[in-house]
Amino acid sequence: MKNVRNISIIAHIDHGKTTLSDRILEITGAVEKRKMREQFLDSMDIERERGITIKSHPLRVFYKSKKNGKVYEINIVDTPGHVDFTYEVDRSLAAVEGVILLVDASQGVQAQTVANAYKAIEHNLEIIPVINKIDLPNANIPETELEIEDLIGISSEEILKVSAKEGIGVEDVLEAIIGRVPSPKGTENEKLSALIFDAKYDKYRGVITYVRVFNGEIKPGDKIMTYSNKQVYEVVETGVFTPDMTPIEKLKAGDIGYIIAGIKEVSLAKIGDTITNATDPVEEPLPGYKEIKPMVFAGMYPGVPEYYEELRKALEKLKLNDSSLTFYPDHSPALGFGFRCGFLGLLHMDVVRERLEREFEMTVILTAPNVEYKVILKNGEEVIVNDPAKFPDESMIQEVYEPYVKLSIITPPEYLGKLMNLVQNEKRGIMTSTENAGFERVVLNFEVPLAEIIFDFFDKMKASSRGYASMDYEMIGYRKSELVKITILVNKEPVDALSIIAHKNKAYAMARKLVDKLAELIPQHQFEIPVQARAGGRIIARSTIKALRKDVLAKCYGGDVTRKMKLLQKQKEGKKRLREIGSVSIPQEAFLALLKVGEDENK
Ligand SMILES: Nc1nc2c(ncn2[C@@H]2O[C@H](COP(=O)(O)OP(=O)(O)OP(=O)(O)O)[C@@H](O)[C@H]2O)c(=O)[nH]1
Repeated sequence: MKNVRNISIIAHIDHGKTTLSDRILEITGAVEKRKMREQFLDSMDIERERGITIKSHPLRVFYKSKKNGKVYEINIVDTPGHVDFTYEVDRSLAAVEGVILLVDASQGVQAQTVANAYKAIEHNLEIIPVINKIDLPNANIPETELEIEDLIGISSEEILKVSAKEGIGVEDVLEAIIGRVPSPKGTENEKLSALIFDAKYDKYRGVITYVRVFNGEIKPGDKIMTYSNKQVYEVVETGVFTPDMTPIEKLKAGDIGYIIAGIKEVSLAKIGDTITNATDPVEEPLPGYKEIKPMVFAGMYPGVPEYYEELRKALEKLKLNDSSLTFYPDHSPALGFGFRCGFLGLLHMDVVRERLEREFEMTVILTAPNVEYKVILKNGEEVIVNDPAKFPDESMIQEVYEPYVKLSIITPPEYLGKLMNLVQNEKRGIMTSTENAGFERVVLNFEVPLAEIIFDFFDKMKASSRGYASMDYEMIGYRKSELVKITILVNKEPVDALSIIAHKNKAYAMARKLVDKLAELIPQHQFEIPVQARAGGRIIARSTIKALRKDVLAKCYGGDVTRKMKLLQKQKEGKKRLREIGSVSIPQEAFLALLKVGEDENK
């Protein structure tokens, strides 16, 4: 095991992780240059198009050290690049002994560089700092060095400088991995314990579990057990990533590879869980396992009621490969039968929606996303509410709690004022501390309600800092808050799917914007339609949609019949996309009006 090294590459988004991994594959001869793209990145289209890593792509390469002539096995575990998936970064780091901390020379240290570096420190990992993109004309190596020194207290001689794109300095990175990262501990003689750091569903083979073996060994035929839920399986195949999945006889302590064991869906192979031997299990699982909880919720409805079953099947299929997606059947008087879905964040929600469209050809109505509230009722009962429509009546409520996050923003000092204004005055945040981070950089730490940052915060932060600031956040728990439910009435009828929860101080402004936006989005009818917002039993805002004067058919007066028929047919089709609420047709986009209110503010 002396000749094995397990590492992960951590970086802020776009600092070059994938490019560096590609280059390492090339140098070690694992993949021919020509074939690289399609071979290595066999990931979802969405990942590639958006340039974000969601699932990990582990690699195993062999490299012959120029220093001692020995051949080393290096396993590289990739990490997701978006805050929605930070838990998975944690699990990847738990699988390795060292990290490459990659920093873009033209961007310097960014929020996720800091967050990831701290995570690596927490996991007690050897950190190899690497400055990337030194070929860029605007690369600023000395400043970036200072920032890194400041961040992890490492001297500049230990910082490598590379261009992953041009292949400059990449061998030095491999030598540094061999020289500085410790080889894995653990032994084959102890009981099996392996950490699940990712899992993928394959149509033909079931769940493929990505593991790091800490102790013992595992081979086809073994009976294994997943620790958290005590499920037992028989191993069918064990293998490694070369980067293609390649079967090998067994995985042993220190190895990173995959296991296929007839597991039916990924929610059974939980990320962070321990795999052990079913007949001779370990007493204690590997540390740090957490159930992943969704943070953002929204209603999802089939555009047409007949598609309910199809939508259920599609969601079930997606769940096979996405354990962090949750859903349960729900009914809305306004939108009919559908589902209440839970997501890790807005990006995750978007990915799910897009996959439903692409892979299942389903267009769905999604209601505005919201967080999960804790409500203490006057009778002492505690209820968890993730659907504003089901928020208890104000007269029954004693106290309401909402989730808070610790938000860190890194910015050049000139944008400090604007950013503080944004978080404190617009987003109900409280600043807890500021720190200098190397050269011309300030870290601002806040405590902010999660609900305030899920919609449009990222764009606003970018707009307030000309794109220079970057952010990271993590949940810190629930805080008491003054929240009210706003109910929207269209033509005097409450439309449950348009309800929102707002902070007391923002309720009026929010209600105003919402009714105005809805009045714009709902088409005129033959009669006047009031759009009202109600909170605490009172109407707090109103907008009116004027009556339509002309009859559609009037235009065709005297015209031929087929033209009239065509027009009626068209109207009928158009209506499919509208929801009838009482006597009013509401277009699908109105259900996302709240998001639109946010977008408009950005303009
Ligand atoms: N000029 C230059 N560009 C680079 C270099 N390394 C990466 N890039 C470019 O930077 C961009 C982002 O690189 P990726 O490798 O996709 O970044 P990543 O860190 O994997 O991104 P995420 O997976 O989204 O976190 C791409 O357009 C690369 O071509 C480099 O050394 N020099």
